[in-house]
Order: sequence, then structure tokens, then C-alpha cells
Amino acid sequence: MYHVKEAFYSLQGEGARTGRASVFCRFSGCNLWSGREQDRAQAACRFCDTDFIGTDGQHGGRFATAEALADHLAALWPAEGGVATPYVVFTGGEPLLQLDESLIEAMHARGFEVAVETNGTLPAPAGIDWLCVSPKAATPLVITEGDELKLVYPQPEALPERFSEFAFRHFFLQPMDTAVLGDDTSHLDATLAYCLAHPQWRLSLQTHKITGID
Ligand SMILES: C[S@@+](CC[C@H](N)C(=O)[O-])C[C@H]1O[C@@H](n2cnc3c(N)ncnc32)[C@H](O)[C@@H]1O
Ligand SMILES: Nc1nc2[nH]cc(C(=O)O)c2c(=O)[nH]1
Ligand code: SF4
Ligand SMILES: [Mg+2]
Repeated sequence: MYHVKEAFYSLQGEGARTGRASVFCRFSGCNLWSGREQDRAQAACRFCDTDFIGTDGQHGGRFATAEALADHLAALWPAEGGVATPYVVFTGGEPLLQLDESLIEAMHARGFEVAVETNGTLPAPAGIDWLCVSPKAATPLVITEGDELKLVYPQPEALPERFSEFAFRHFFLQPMDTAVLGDDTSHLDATLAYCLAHPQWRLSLQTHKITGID
């Protein structure tokens, strides 16, 4: 059974594929935080900007089979999609708690390219076309290669230097959004300064928050 908090059609807001039309599948649950505010201060990941509890969001639900979930997600891609390759982004919560080869194959069978946004602490199934790893604090990474490493910045326990030798095609720093923590500090200036001083790293802005799309 797959548990999906929400699914929606939008533009990828972050990283190297910013602006690309995407179906998002947000799985329920995470291995680094319960998702409850009272647990945040003790969690392994403490700055999460996302509600991933339950299955009650838009187009959320419980799906018994990979085929059923794949049909549900494929239906969110516009019928007049033209020549663009359909694209699905599996996120969460932590998608690698639930994503498996059957679901990836079912999306490929429907013509989709498959992207994943993961915290990198769990092994990835075969067949992923675009893998984005976003390391969290002191947690041990089991995925040390992929397409992009997108580090939320700053994290005193996860300095960029720790990851700069890993085998990723792109290295991004994304300013930590602390609004969800009731804090209006901007981490943009520090992120800009790091990227300017270390050209290996590129700036990733959460453009969906700037534009107000999903
Ligand atoms: C909500 S997470 C879900 C996927 C996966 N659990 C992970 O952490 O990569 C999606 C993306 O949002 C980023 N993110 C989460 N909270 C953020 C925040 N407060 N500011 C900036 N990026 C954040 C994560 O680092 C990750 O790249
Ligand atoms: N537009 C948009 N782009 C995104 N990229 C990663 C997201 C996520 O929450 O994983 C996300 C999201 O929630 N919305
Ligand atoms: S690992 Fe990802 S989903 Fe889990 S709490 Fe952190 S940012 Fe949120
Ligand atoms: Mg998000």
C-alpha cells in the first residue's frame, strides 16, 4: 500500500530543473521527523517546510498497487502535453520509504521520466532518471552519487565541504526558509556569499514560493 499526502501538477521550483513542468507525488511520512510540531526540536531534521502527515491533501490517498498510483499520477499530466516528456517528481516526506521498482517501471510504462527528492539516508531503487539528494544535519548519507546535491544552507552540522568531493553532476545551496519556524531571518546573503567564494556551488531558490505556485 502506498500512502500519498498529496499529488499535484506544477513547475519544479528548485535545483537544476527549475521551471520544468512536473507532476509531484508527495508521499506521507519521513524517517527524520514525525511531522508533529511537538517533536520538531528533537528531530534529526528540524527545519522542514512541509506537511507530510496523512493522506488528506489534494489528490492524496492510499493506493493498493503501483499500477493504481501510476494511473492516478499520469492523469495529472496535461492531455495537450505536446512533445514534452512527462515528468514525475517523487518527494515527501521521504519518498525512499515507499518508492519501489514497480512504481518506477509503471511510470516509465506511461512515458514518464522519474525524478526523486531524497534526504539520502536510505538506499534508492533502480531506474530513477534524476536523483536529487539533500543531506540533513548529522545524518549518515548512504547515497553519495547522483544528479544533484542540494544542500539547505546554513546547517552547522552539514557544511558544504563535507559533500564537495561526492559524485554529483550539480552542487546547489538553497537558503533555509525559517518562516515555518516563526523566524523571519533571511539566509539568502550567507548563501550568496558562499556560492561567490566557492564556485563549485550554485544558488537554488525555492521559486514556487516566490511565484506563489504549488
Ligand atoms: C520537504 S523535502 C522532501 C524530500 C526529502 N525528504 C528531502 O528532505 O530531500 C523537499 C526539499 O525541500 C527542502 N527543504 C525542506 N525544508 C526546507 C526549508 N525550510 N528551507 C529550504 N529548503 C527546505 C529539502 O531539503 C528538500 O530538498
Ligand atoms: N513547485 C515545487 N517544486 C518543488 N521542488 C521540490 C519540492 C518538494 O517539496 O519536494 C517542491 C514543491 O513542493 N513545489
Ligand atoms: S528529511 Fe525531508 S521531509 Fe523529512 S523532515 Fe527533513 S526536509 Fe522534511
Ligand atoms: Mg517543498
